[in-house]
Amino acid sequence: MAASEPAPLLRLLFVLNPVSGDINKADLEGSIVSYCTERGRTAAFHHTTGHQDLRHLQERLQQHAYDAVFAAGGDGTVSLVGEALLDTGVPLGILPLGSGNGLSKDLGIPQELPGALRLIWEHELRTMDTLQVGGHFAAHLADLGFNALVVERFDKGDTRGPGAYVRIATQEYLGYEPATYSIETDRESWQGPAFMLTIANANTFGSNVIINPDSRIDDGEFEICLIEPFPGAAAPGILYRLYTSDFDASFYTHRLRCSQARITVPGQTEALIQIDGEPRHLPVPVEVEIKPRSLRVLVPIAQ
Ligand SMILES: Nc1ncnc2c1ncn2[C@@H]1O[C@H](COP(=O)(O)OP(=O)(O)OP(=O)(O)O)[C@@H](O)[C@H]1O
Repeated sequence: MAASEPAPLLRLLFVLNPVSGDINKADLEGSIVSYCTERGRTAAFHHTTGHQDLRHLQERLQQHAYDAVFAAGGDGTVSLVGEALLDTGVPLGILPLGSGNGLSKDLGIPQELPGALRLIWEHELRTMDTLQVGGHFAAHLADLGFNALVVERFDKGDTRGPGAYVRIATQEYLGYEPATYSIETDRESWQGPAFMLTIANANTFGSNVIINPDSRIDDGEFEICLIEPFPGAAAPGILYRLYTSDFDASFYTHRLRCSQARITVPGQTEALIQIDGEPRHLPVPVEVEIKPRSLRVLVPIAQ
């Protein structure tokens, strides 16, 4: 155990999303209970329903004390638990069981269940920044533009998993019309059309696209990562750079680093934004601000 954590985490709550990632979780509770019992921990379970999940989880956390709460699902479930634990000091653990699992990858959490469960008794505690985007909590990434549109179509569809995402993205790409954005940050202004605009607390999408390389999740700042409209012939080069940690090298990409921003979409009163994988229609301008070091997370011990 890390020196920063004097008491072992004994009372654990696991927030389980039964539908995330199209993964069968029939044996999951049994495995978790055996793991915890063997190591002197108690495991309680809370199942999400897709309705009023934040309120129900907050009520449970008011009624019972836990030493850590694990999100067993994808980025939406991680975000739900993160929001419920915001500023409480109770750490968030992650069992990556979604289709993308972006935040868990950024935090170096093992992607397979036994490795992730080891964090119950072998971990370091890290305190990360979170974001408020249009008044909504965000732990990982939010965006406007192309990806937000694909995420919304994906959300409305009845197939989950990475294959469905790629199929929808391919369909939408051909007819996509980029919008124009106007951004005021605490440091600079930017205006112009963008294919997509990612508000990044972290580095990497669940798809392994590295939208925001070389930035830290606890630096008190976030980045707005812009991909400007590009000709079809430039797409393979941009895609290559997005997978090789080389975002800034393209002629069509640009990043703004800041701690506060206001995003306007001229001519529009609302904008489609995906926040931690969940599509939302929010009024514009959209105010974004960093909440420095507001969430504790369990991560593997640094080698
Ligand atoms: N019991 C349930 N039935 C239907 N939907 C649910 C249920 N529980 C949660 N949800 C919905 O699941 C979504 C969150 O899914 P989550 O992000 O955890 O998994 P995912 O989408 O498969 O993975 P990822 O975000 O990593 O791609 C939310 O929209 C939430 O409302």
